[in-house]
Amino acid sequence: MAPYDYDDDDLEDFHDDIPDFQDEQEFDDYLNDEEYDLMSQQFPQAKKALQDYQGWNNLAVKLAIFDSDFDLDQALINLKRTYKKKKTPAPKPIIATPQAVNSLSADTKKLSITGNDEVWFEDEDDKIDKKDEPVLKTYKRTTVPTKPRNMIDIKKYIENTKPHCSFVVLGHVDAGKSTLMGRLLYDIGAVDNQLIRKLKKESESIGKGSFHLAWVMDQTKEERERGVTVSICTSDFETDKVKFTIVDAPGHRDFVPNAIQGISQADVGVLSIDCGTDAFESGFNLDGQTKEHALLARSMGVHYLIIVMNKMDSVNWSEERFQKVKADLSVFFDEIGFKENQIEWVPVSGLSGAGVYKIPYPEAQNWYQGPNLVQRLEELAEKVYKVSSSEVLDTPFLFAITDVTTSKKAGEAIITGRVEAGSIQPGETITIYPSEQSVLVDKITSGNEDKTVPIAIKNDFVTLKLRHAFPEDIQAGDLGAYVTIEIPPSQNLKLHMLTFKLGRPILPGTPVMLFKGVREQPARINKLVSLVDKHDVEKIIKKKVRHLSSGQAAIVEVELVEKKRWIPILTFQQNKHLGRVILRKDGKTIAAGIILDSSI
Ligand SMILES: Nc1nc2c(ncn2[C@@H]2O[C@H](COP(=O)(O)OP(=O)(O)OP(=O)(O)O)[C@@H](O)[C@H]2O)c(=O)[nH]1
Repeated sequence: MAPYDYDDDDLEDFHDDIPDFQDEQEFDDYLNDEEYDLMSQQFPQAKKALQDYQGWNNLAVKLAIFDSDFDLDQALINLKRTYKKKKTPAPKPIIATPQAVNSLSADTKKLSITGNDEVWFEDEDDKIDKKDEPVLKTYKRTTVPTKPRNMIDIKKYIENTKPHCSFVVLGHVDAGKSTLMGRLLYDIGAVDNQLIRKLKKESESIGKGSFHLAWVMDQTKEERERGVTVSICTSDFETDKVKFTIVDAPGHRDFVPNAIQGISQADVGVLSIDCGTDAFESGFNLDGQTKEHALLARSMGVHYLIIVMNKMDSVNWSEERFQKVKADLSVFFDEIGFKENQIEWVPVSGLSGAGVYKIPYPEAQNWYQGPNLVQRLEELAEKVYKVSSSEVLDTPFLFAITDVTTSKKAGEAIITGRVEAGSIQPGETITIYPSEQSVLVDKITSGNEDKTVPIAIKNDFVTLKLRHAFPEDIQAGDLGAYVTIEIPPSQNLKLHMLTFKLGRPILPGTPVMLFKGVREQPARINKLVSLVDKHDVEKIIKKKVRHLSSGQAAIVEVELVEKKRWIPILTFQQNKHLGRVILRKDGKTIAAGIILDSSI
């Protein structure tokens, strides 16, 4: 036998030296530090070289590099012998228009389902043709404030105005979110009977009578959209005590990017849990959206959660079931840092309406005497409003734009969004970033009927009609700011970042999608500066960081790779709501961060 001819037994012996790895993470953990560093250098190069080959996966590539003793050329020879060349050449890069960026996230959603490593290789970063990025037009910014047309005493206005609160409805697929919201809007009288009758007839005709309630939200959404692409849909309703806005991102509510957009505009989260037997377990224990939505809400600064213990009718209003689900969830909420006084629990049936607004609980439910869902919302709204309204006078106006409607009138733009700080009145001038155009606020409207209002204050959802504007240079995700505020362009951010459950470690150079409000931008984690305490940025745990794994807190430097249309960035210190970001990769949320510095 020639010295290098192995028979099958020999090969088996050879492979016995290293364990059988279940996945890439396990293999990464097996490597020592030196090997890990070598792998981090060679693996991306190998993937690039295998772009036109099919059938491989990350673990196979890493094993080949390892087996060839980190001789990359030899590993590639072996891999190219093993895997076939693709018939069609690698796809052309997608141009980085906003549409393309949207389609990137659509791709990544699909990818997480297929788990195809071949496609995974098309990192967000690789799809961007930098030459074709949209060019940002900038204007001369005025720094001289203009006076409101009718001076309003803001303090008095706040005292005499109903609190306003926005909330987002979250939860696993089929947790009953749409039915619940339909029921709420119906019972409160925010949808007319004619629409309900029409929807009932339609749903009965297809044998799904209960669906008419779920369709209420979709109907109002359709009405709101009116054929225009919008990033956020809102439905307003009011009770005797509070004005509410339900925020919802179009598209499927269960897709995380949509949930992120919705959460970014909300003061309170309403998390619907299907308490039906086994339903809770499938949505919670198996990494369902319940966990991810709660974690996102926590990371994005939502201060209060109402846990709607839904579908209680299906378990005959069993207290035991309620307590069991509550106990399981409480452990998790505690783990992710929600305090007990930030969470309220309400048993309901969205379908029958018991516990939602005006329909009382049935006899079987005699163990919960607390407020119903709307009463709980009112209570929290008053708490949130007390804090936010006390800050109105101390901070200059900031406005997160969620939608832009073009107007036929020259120089007119209509922007919708949320007031993030301070207040605004007609007659005042503001700057729109990043185009730096100075525009005059002509009219403010709010609510489903676009009623004219004299002023908008922190946390209000309003539409501003602007004069002297260049609407073609305003986009959702832009920021309106009082004229004295200056927001310089920034592409490099320093984050205090907390990693979520990771499939693979984060290495320097990792391309990601950065979500900020309604915007998503391709970015790259350039530097892992240090490992720090989760609660204390100042407390450095380790200075030299090679990679980050699940559940770690770190200071990192992130570069936004789309250079020509920068997004306005404020630090966490400047605005606690706007200074937050979420990072996703391959359709999975990998980290949340607060912006420490935007001028590095
Ligand atoms: N027994 C019972 N069934 C309910 C209740 N609420 C909703 N359902 C049923 O649960 C299913 C899902 O309800 P949806 O309201 O569509 O759930 P969803 O969370 O909005 O689902 P997506 O729109 O897919 O995200 C439907 O068949 C509803 O009729 C409830 O309170 N009790």
